[in-house]
Amino acid sequence: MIKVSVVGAKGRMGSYVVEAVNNAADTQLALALDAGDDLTRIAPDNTDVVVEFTVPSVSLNNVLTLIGQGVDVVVGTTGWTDEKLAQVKEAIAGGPKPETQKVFIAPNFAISAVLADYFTTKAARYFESAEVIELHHPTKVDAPSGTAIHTAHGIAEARKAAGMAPVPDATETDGGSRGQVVDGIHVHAVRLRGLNAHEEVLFGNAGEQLTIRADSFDRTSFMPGVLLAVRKLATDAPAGLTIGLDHFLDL
Ligand SMILES: NC(=O)C1=CN([C@@H]2O[C@H](COP(=O)(O)OP(=O)(O)OC[C@H]3O[C@@H](n4cnc5c(N)ncnc54)[C@H](O)[C@@H]3O)[C@@H](O)[C@H]2O)C=CC1
Ligand SMILES: O=C(O)C1=N[C@H](C(=O)O)C[C@H](O)C1
Repeated sequence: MIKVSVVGAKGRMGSYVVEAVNNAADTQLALALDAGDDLTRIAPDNTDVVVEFTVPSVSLNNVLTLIGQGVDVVVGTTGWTDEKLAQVKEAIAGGPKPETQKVFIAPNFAISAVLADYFTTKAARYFESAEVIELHHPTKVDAPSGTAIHTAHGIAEARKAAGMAPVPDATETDGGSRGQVVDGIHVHAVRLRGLNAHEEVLFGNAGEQLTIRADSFDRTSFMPGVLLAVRKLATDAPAGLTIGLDHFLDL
């Protein structure tokens, strides 16, 4: 049995994780903690893997604390920047188990979103124009979504590797309607009651368009990915920091 503790256990995602861990045959719930709880209660003697779904403003501190506790961590919270990731790597190197510590961060655990991202990186070099639209429930605190930022970076990287020019755009006046520019790619965020988590990547050439869309209609869509990550960390995932569920899929 893999002993799993959940941080952010009372949240929308955390409560689904608690249920998924309770229902899986090979996992058992250790501690379910939320805001105000002492994370140092989580330790190797009671926990094999921690799952962290909280809010971007606290996630880094939680992860640093858990590394200090010597437990492996699966993180679904968004808001990660290069600077924050560098702090995680530093903490692993200076932590209690620098050779074996595992931290896994995924912007999205839904297979539809991971595959959409994968197909997007394959398509990116064939199209002159690319824009990302993410659409979410109105209770989401961050915009654009972590997934959309990850997608935009993937598109930019593929375009750079192919030696492509910047996306064409003659806009001279912009009151914010062109979205946030992430690595040269425009990202638009919609917040609408009734939505859960959705993303569309629009690619364009003269006379043609490709749209890649992923829809998570329900939070159950994230649970197989979360459990896969937990199982990988408990077995053969590499030590150190790994980012993206694609690393655990045979793509
Ligand atoms: N990677 C993925 O596949 C997915 C990622 N997310 C991300 O997960 C995060 C959480 O999303 P939701 O569950 O919808 O948010 P939520 O607001 O429903 O839940 C957050 C929970 O964290 C708790 N919390 C706040 N501060 C804390 C602290 N210092 N220590 C422990 N717990 C604390 C809150 O009390 C709350 O229960 C967001 O960043 C969201 O973007 C959401 C869905 C899927
Ligand atoms: O807050 C959410 O709901 C989601 N957050 C993640 C993100 O910001 O990309 C993943 C998914 O889109 C749902």
